[in-house]
Amino acid sequence: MRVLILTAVSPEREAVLRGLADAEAGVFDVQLAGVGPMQAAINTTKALAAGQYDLVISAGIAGGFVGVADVGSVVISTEIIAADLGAETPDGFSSLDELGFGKTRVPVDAELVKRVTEAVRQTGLAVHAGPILTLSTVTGTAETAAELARRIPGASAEGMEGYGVALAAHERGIPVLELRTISNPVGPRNRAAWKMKEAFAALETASKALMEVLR
Ligand SMILES: O=C(O)c1cccc(C(=O)CC[C@H]2O[C@@H](n3cnc4c(=O)[nH]cnc43)[C@H](O)[C@@H]2O)c1
Repeated sequence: MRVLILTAVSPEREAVLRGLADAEAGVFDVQLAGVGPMQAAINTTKALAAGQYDLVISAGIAGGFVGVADVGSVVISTEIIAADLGAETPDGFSSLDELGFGKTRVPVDAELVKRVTEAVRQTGLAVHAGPILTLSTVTGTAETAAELARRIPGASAEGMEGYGVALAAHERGIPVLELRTISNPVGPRNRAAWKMKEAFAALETASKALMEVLR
């Protein structure tokens, strides 16, 4: 099996590589996607054109929805959703799907979600399986967080790359999964309080679990 893992930034990539240190050679390829859905889609497309892969994983740190995914925990995507792709209307937000222009949701194989979630749970980390949102703008208010949770039932975490990675993989018919470790709650902006160390440590441990389950 050949697995392509994409992270937004180098510290995330390094955490994943530490977790995969004992992986069999040739199974995992960990590359940088860049920050944001568009850069991630471009770089995933390039990587998929250059190599053969059986599975693509978008991995990194993320905001966790309060009451669903705590700081230091892990979220595995059941669906990867472009949460701000659409239009504002007088009646509220309309997604691209509702407008009839395309798809904002990429499905994830349920059996894969189950296997990876169980493997991560075995490490002792708290883990939750649910929809992971992709946003071009990091949520910075309680109002936006509440609106996202209302619009997308089960919303568990938000990052900035998952949908770009997922769409590129989906276009090629390659299964995709998103794995995020939580550095901060989704809500009022307090960048200084992001728990990067905890989130990178969890990313390393969760990557070790990936190695156990994807051989
Ligand atoms: O300080 C900022 O507001 C900021 C803006 C853009 C990127 C960053 C990063 O630190 C890049 C890392 C990566 O982190 C993900 N992330 C983490 N927490 C959240 C969140 O609450 N909402 C959305 N994304 C989040 C994201 O995928 C970035 O690429 C910081």
